Amino acid sequence: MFPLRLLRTARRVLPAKSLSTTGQLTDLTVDNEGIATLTLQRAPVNSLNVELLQELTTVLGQVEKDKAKGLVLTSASPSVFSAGLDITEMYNPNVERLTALWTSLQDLWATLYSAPYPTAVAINGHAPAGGCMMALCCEYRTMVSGRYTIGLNETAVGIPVPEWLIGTMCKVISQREAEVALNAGLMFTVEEALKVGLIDETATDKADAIEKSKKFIKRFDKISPIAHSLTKQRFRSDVLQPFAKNREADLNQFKYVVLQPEVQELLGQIIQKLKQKKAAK
Ligand SMILES: CCCCCCCC/C=C\C=C\CC(=O)SCCNC(=O)CCNC(=O)[C@H](O)C(C)(C)COP(=O)(O)OP(=O)(O)OC[C@H]1O[C@@H](n2cnc3c(N)ncnc32)[C@H](O)[C@@H]1OP(=O)(O)O
Repeated sequence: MFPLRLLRTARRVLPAKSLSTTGQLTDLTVDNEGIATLTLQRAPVNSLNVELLQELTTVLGQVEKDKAKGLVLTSASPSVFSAGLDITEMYNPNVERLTALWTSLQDLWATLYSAPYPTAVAINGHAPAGGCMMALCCEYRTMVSGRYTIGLNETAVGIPVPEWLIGTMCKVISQREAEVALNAGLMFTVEEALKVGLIDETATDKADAIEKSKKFIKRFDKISPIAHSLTKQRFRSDVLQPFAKNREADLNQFKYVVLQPEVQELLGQIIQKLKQKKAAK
């Protein structure tokens, strides 16, 4: 039996106003064709803290409930899509909050990766770690050209990449390219990302990236929602199913790793470096 949420029978085209909401950390608008645009707006760099992760998952649930035609994910920052997990949440953490951080990240990944509607991302700036993770969950990636980078640099911040995220990356780029990049925490320039297939196309600016993302969503106008969502599910189930079985172990490993003194030291150094960089600007 397929989970009920995959049996997506119809798309509704509602007037823009009926679906739009503005949370504190995100903004959701729906255009006249029923395409939802979800904008991250946690200044300055959309780092993912517990509240932003939870709000994103809630809004994705609303997009599904309201049967939007599809989703475009983007950011309100002029140069950063998302800086990934909020590093300050992992440094000298309160263990309850650390648990909530990881559980909320797991929820967001599972919800976005298994979204029954078409998803695209307009990456309008840097997308390290958790930023890259959100982009990888989408079915189509457009990135604004410029001196931005994208990639899973977790090992560079002391965090081993979990199997579900390796699986997500290997669905997009070759296993060889993924292994080389993830083992060393390498980031890709926009040109490199295009070359390895990490992004599907480049855009001149955010408006162009959103337009290209919407063009992708419109490809599904004549495709049955059930045919789309079940086919997507079949492509992704080999990553989703083991994840669902191993959530608890994944959480325990994350907490164990983050609380290691050497990882705490590394996170402290990264926070210091970011502060020094800011001061030198
Ligand atoms: C098997 C067990 C499980 C293991 C777990 C596996 C995990 C897998 C899944 C996801 C994992 C995610 C892990 C992460 O996401 S870790 C986060 C990694 N992120 C980074 O390394 C990015 C760090 N930031 C940057 O490189 C830059 O800030 C950049 C995004 C390129 C933007 O540069 P710029 O525009 O020049 O802005 P500033 O650097 O000046 O930063 C502005 C302020 O924002 C603060 N900042 C930046 N990044 C973060 C962050 N990630 N968290 C919190 N805060 C951040 C920075 O300190 C500045 O703050 P302030 O204005 O107060 O000085």
